[in-house]
Amino acid sequence: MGKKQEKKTAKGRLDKFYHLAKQQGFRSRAAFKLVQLNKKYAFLEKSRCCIDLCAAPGGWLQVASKQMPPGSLIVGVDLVPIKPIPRCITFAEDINSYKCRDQLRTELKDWKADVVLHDGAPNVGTAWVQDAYAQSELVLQSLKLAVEFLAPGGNFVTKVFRSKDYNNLIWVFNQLFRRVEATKPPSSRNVSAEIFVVCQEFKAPKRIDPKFLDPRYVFKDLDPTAANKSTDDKTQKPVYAANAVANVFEPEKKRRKREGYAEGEMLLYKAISAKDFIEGDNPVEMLGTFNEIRFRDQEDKRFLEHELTDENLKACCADLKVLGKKDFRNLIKWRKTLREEMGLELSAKDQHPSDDRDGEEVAEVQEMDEDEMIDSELARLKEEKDRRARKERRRKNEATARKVQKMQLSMTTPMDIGMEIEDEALHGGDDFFDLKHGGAKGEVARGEEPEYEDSDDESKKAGEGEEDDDGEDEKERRLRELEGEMDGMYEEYRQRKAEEDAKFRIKEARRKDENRDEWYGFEKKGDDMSESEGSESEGGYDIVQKRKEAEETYDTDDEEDEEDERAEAAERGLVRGTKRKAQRELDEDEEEEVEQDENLVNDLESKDDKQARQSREAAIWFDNPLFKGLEGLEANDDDDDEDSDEEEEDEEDEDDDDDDDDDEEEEEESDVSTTISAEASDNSDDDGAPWRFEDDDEDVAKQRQIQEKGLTTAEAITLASSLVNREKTKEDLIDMGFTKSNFSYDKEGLPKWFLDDESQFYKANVPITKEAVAALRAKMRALDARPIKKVAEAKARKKYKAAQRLEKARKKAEGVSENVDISEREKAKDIDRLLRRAGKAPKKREVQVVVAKGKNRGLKGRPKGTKGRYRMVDPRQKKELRAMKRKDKREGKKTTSSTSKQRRVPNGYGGR
Ligand SMILES: C[S@@+](CC[C@H](N)C(=O)[O-])C[C@H]1O[C@@H](n2cnc3c(N)ncnc32)[C@H](O)[C@@H]1O
Repeated sequence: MGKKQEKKTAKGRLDKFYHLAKQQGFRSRAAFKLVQLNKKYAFLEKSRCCIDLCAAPGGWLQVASKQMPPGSLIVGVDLVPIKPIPRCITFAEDINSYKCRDQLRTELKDWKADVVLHDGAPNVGTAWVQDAYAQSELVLQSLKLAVEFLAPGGNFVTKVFRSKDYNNLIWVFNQLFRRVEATKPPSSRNVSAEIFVVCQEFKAPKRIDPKFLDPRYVFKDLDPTAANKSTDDKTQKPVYAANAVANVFEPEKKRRKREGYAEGEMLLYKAISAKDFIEGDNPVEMLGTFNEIRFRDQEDKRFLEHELTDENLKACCADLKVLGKKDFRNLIKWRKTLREEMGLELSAKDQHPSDDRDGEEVAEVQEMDEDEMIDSELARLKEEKDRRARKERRRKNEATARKVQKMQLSMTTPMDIGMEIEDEALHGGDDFFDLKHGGAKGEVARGEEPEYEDSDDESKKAGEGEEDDDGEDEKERRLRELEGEMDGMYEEYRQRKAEEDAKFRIKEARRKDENRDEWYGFEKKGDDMSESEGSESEGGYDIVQKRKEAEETYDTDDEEDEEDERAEAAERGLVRGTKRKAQRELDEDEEEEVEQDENLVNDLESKDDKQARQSREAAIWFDNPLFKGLEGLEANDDDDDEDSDEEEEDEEDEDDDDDDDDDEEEEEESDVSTTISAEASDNSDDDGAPWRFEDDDEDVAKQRQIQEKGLTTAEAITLASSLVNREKTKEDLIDMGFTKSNFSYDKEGLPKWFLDDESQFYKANVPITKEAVAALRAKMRALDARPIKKVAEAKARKKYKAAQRLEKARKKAEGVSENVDISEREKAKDIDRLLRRAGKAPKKREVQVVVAKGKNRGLKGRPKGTKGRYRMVDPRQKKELRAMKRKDKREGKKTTSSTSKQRRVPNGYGGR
């Protein structure tokens, strides 16, 4: 059973030898078979010339090349080309061909082979469908080549399959070799029918009877013409494959006949005439053995006219190998009916076809062919994937349940669980905190009792759906409490994170850095309109909105009121940057009041309010200068014409910077004069809207920066390259800039944790290409690769000193050459010595290091036992010193303080 399982799956085939082969770099697991055979018979070490027949992919060649003595001749041949292997000669040829023989002769020249290896398997269909006869023929062919090329006393190693031919082959081997042994190395799978025969000590007879090597004689017991069926000698009855019955009763299983192929079965495809099938005995065996029931002869064709012979039945007859149990049953029924009509007697087997099974040994499940293996492997993988997905789903569900439970017990903050509760408002539904529904929907959805359920119930009782004022207050209070709690928990969470996580601290610091984070949008320096108080991350859009609201007059009273309010706010106008900060502090109290008043209840705006707000928003959207040129929109508004003129002017300005003076006038007229700079955001920028609408000055400054430093982010590079490559136009980029993230929604009253979360994800997704990232990386690497200043200085110093030495040597050499007292030879010698010395850097004088402890502590003068230069060092380690410095710094002490001065040692260790 275990074996069956192993055979069935492809995994079972990937045994330890497969993995070992991979590990050791062998091209096939077959390599281990030769290793083990050689271990037992040791034929490779004493061989100088080897022929490997059917050698691809080359596992045996690799082993031979390793085990045979250096300088050996190793020749491999196969139908398929073999990738080169060191010390081996290979070529592609059929071993049955004369060409192969000739090529072998050419390669071997006058050498004789000490060993001939043969591990061939005929390539019939897939590798698992073995044609035993062809295999035996291949073995005989390899033997033929072996006897031609083997030296006397040589060895022949071949693979044979257990079949009827096996004994005949062994007999032939015994005629030609002194010792013949069949063995199965451990690496050969038990389920495989292969056996290896090691034939030793070739007799090298002067004359070999050609019949020994002729398959017709060697395998003469077989009748190759018996294609469809063989006949039992005694009974003269046809003999069918042993597993034919099982094929019919369990067609889904692949079967194998243990003793090899049925005698005479040479063809894989066998057909039987309809007449033979109907009139013959053993219908079950016939169905299991043949591939097709044919209707070719006149006699067969008359069965086609029978009413039972419908299209389905004909299709079944056309291919018996694909039929299922039911089809076989139909065919047997069909046959039975025809036989009855023909008046043929029913045989016992016809009556009880399944009885056959009892006597028959159901053969073992056959090894799967490659397709089946792939199918089963795919099925297994799919099943595994499904199982994993199920497991993952279950795990997630459990985790969510746990988190929700924790949340209920106030054990966690909403940030911890990533706020998984869906806000229906995002989908056009009512808000999550919509009070009209009497509680947080998340809670309702979870089937929990809302916190203020009691008051709800009371109100229901009191007024049948009417909202009770007290109840309402109570609800608000509870809601505020809840929010307060949430905010508190969020603060705690942030503190905890800040303590634990250095990265978080850095992020926070960056967030607080207003210069980086602020998004000013359309804002212009010195603009009258300012941000509304307290809304820290309010963008340009808000400002434009406010400006518009202030400008436009709406008919409704509400609008007028609102306008007044806004005008007031405008009067309190703030300026950006530091001013805003100061103002924020001033307005803190006011803010608090506003917060108190405008809680989440402001959601309950009337329908009219809502419509008015929406139309205002639409008006503002279309008020954008970009839309000014569009037909249909212009007609509505006279001012638009002006604006569009301005816009045109602006565009012209962009093209031509000369007309600055004219522009100034225009700028004064226009409230907001902006150029839209398609500048990519800094990745690390938490709040940063990637598309900024900047002042001209800033834009120019940015452009200068880009010119000086190049594009510094992957987004910028991507956008720039898409512009340069004309994949996108400037207008496309501007269009891309209008994303939902440009809209600053109403943030008032929204909790901090929500805003923090939004700041991370509410931003445009600017495309980045791989190339851009690669370019940026390359740039950084180039920067990285540049030597630091100190190294460059040291190198320059070295060069300078070398030049100085050379100069000195040159001067000395001149002196030597002018000296008339010494011979030319001596001069040459001296100059040579001088130049050699100049080329080398002078040896550094060694400095002895003396640790200032024990008797050397506080010692003045030379310590005992030291000669030459010495350096007294502090006993403390460098690390320790640095740690102390760090500590001092943390505590605010200066390293130059008296204490640290004592400890400090110049250049790390005090030198003398
Ligand atoms: C099991 S593989 C040999 C594996 C090889 N010993 C190794 O270690 O890598 C069998 C090889 O026999 C080759 N073969 C089959 N019939 C052949 C023929 N008539 N002539 C040459 N090679 C043949 C196939 O191409 C196949 O590569």
